[in-house]
Amino acid sequence: MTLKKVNPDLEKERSTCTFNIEELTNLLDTGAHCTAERRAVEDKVFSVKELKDEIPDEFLSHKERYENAIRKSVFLHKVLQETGVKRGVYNRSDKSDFRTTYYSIFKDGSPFMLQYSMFVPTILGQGDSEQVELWYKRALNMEIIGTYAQTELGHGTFIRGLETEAVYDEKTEEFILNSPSLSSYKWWPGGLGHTTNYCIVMAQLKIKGKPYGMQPFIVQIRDEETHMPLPGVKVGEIGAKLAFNTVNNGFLGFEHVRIPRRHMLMRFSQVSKDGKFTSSANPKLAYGTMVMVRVTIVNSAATYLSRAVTIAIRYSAVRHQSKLKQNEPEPQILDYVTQQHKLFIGIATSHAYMFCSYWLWDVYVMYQKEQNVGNFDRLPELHALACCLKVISSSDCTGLVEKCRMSCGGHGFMMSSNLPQLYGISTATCTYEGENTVMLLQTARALVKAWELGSRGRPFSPTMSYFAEKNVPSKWDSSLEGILNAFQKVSIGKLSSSVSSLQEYTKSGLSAEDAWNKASVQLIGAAEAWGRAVVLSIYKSEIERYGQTVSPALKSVLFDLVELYYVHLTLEKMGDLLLYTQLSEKDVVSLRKKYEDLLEKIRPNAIGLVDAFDYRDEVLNSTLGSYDGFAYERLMTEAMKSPLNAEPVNQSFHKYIKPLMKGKL
Ligand SMILES: CCCCCCCCCC/C=C\CCCCCCCC(=O)SCCNC(=O)CCNC(=O)[C@H](O)C(C)(C)COP(=O)(O)OP(=O)(O)OC[C@H]1O[C@@H](n2cnc3c(N)ncnc32)[C@H](O)[C@@H]1OP(=O)(O)O
Ligand SMILES: Cc1cc2nc3c(=O)[nH]c(=O)nc-3n(C[C@H](O)[C@H](O)[C@H](O)COP(=O)(O)OP(=O)(O)OC[C@H]3O[C@@H](n4cnc5c(N)ncnc54)[C@H](O)[C@@H]3O)c2cc1C
Repeated sequence: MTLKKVNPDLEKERSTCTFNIEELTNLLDTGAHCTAERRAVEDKVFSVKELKDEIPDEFLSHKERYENAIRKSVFLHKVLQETGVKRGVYNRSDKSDFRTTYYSIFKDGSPFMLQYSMFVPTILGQGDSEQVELWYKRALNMEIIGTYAQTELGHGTFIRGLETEAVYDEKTEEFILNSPSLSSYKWWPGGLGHTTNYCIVMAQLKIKGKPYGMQPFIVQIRDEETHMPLPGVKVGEIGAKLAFNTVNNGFLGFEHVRIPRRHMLMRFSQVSKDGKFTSSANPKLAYGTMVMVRVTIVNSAATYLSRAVTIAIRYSAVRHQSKLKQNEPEPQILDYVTQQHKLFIGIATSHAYMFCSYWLWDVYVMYQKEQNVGNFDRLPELHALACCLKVISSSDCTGLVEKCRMSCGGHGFMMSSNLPQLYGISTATCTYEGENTVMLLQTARALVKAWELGSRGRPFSPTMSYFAEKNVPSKWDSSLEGILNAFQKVSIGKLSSSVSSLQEYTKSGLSAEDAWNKASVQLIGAAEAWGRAVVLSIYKSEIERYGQTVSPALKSVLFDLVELYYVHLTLEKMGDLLLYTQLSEKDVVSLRKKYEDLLEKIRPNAIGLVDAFDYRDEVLNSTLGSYDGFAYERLMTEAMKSPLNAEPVNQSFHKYIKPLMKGKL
């Protein structure tokens, strides 16, 4: 099929863009040098023919898909090694550490994913210098391939309830790993099924019968030559899932497997040869990898959404359907204001979480530096921020990815659109690295504690400082500052009511735990409200900061999106605002008009805005979202790859349908 260069609809859209797309790309990439570096890596990666799929993955069997993913992971590793990309070292954004490039090669994840995302970072974060020297090098060279094995069949959320034991035997200076029950089997770790030969096992340390809490151990599970499971190791794959089907998530059980003492990662806590336990300065340091991954999820969530919204907006610009005006041709579906309502918030939300993720990453890096000199003061606030922003970014972005899919009508249901797969990998972020409700409850725990300490005169941490302000009613103000203040009032109102309920429930005789459980719906509302106030505040202040350095044309578009985000959220959360602020019906009417005006203002820049995410066709992997906009041609080309289309009549016709038709069954 010969294609014209670009669909005229997209050509027209690109001509209405009011800002410099490259300038926005550089800003989103955290610098022009990051864009250049990323593009150079992409040029290299996408020129490798072995990394292209001849048959779409969805037409392969489970086993073939796994084998194909391993083949590509190995080629990709080689290419990235040649380009000098640091694997296992996170950066401020998915794009600048090449995660997006990496994972675009796999629509459903790579079996090496956990090697890079958790195995190596845990060695770096939890190992002492000697252990880092030994294991990091081996992992980086892929001499060993590992994963992070924490979750068990019986427990994922409740880490203190994990059952896998590591019992110290001082006679042999070894730990004995044991899985005492079926529910203690590790369940879920990526790559564990048939890919990894080592893993970090989180297990309950016991010395002379005394428990010392959960600690990280580096455990060999397969022979380095034959890849056979080692004696006492029971390992396999957990089966088909909603997504991540090429990640090779696995199960793992131990029958008294011995490992050397120095295989416990000992940066924070140590066990001496004679079995003396030295505790870390803060027992939660063993949970450090989770904090780091939660921080990075905020950017991943924004990135998944930016891919989905690029596909949906490009498709909406080339798709014509129905009639707006009787005597005119069918309009582009992007001209329907309801379609703009579904999609433009996706661009704004992606920006909001991207800019927040850069800020959060910087907070994390600052904490890391302080932690290295023994200062853990920032950890409680960082933990609350990481939990809460992980939750609202993953749930908002996943909801909007699904909205993008539905906005493409029937074609969004096609696997070749890549929207179902994007939904799959996005919705997983709501569960992994701490299930979202549980993470909100962790956030609420920190908020309630801060509130109670604050009421006794203790200062609030920076993101909670507005708790100190008196919740006095003031006239509604629809400026950005006014809306931010209103959301802070909602946050104070919800937290204050939750705390009152907790106090009332305990006064009425409930235990602290029962009172907490009874008030928990309120508590997660308070946690979410704090997260909203943080995101509104950081998104606005980051754009104000960048606004001073970018061109006036770009600044204006960036602020259109900030306004859209603010007004959209105000209309969405109207109930809370009516309860806790002076918002009136008249204000709502004028905000609705403002929202409609903003959609109209953003419309000419819609394609420019998604082009600025700068996703090559190979990254989007979508029949609907390609840069040239030839969606129908691509749909047909992909349909022809269905194995059923290889022959005009399938043998099942002769075997079953014909006898049925002839009444000869
Ligand atoms: C080219 C390639 C480029 C390479 C670059 C790498 C790129 C790779 C990219 C890949 C991208 C994405 C891939 C990601 C794949 C990840 C797959 C998923 C992996 C997993 O899911 S691993 C398993 C995760 N599991 C969890 O998250 C479990 C959740 N549960 C918990 O965290 C805890 O159990 C808990 C719910 C927090 C409760 O813990 P606990 O009962 O011990 O604590 P309490 O509630 O009693 O609280 C005590 C006290 O401690 C504080 N606290 C709790 N957690 C932490 C923490 N993590 N840090 C600091 N403090 C913490 C809590 O606040 C309490 O404090 P207080 O007493 O109130 O003062
Ligand atoms: C795609 C994917 C990849 C994964 N990869 C890994 C990996 O590589 N390594 C690894 O170790 N793990 C991995 N996991 C496991 C993951 O971390 C856990 O599934 C997750 O932490 C949730 O725990 P759970 O499954 O035990 O859920 P549960 O805790 O059983 O949650 C079930 C329900 O119970 C509720 N609930 C639980 N506790 C509470 C509470 N205290 N208060 C209120 N409600 C509660 C939850 O809100 C939820 O509604 C992965 C999971 C997925 C889906």
